[in-house]
Amino acid sequence: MSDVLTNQTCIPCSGKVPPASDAEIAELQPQIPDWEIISVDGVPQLQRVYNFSDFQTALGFTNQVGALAETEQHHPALLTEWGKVTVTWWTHALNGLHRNDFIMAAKTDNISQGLASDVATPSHQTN
Ligand SMILES: C[C@H](O)[C@H](O)[C@H]1CNC2=NC(N)=NC(=O)C2=N1
Repeated sequence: MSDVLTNQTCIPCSGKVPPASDAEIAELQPQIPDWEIISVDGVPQLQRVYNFSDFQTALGFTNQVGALAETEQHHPALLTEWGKVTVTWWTHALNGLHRNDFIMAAKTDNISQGLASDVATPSHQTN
């Protein structure tokens, strides 16, 4: 399905691009059901906490999300702790949410499920 969020790529955003409308958010949010919309200083943001068994695994996930961000040129806030990573997406240029944030949230979910195809495979991995 071509309109699945994980098949889409981020578009470059500037202050001239409108934020996601309420109707667009209502369409996109059900596609990332584990994400909350929070408000930080009046700026809506998508946030999810991922749990891991230790710090090293949490850090590995953080690095994969960072690599995705560089590929897409859309960047999250990442808080890495022992056994958990808090990922927050919003569009700085808009002080709000854009479809890009929903695409990145869906791709972050894929990484957590080992499904990411556009993130470099560590060279020591043989399968
Ligand atoms: C030029 C470059 O694409 C922009 O500065 C990008 C970089 N990454 C970004 N990431 C996020 N989350 N929001 C932005 O507005 C943003 N802008």
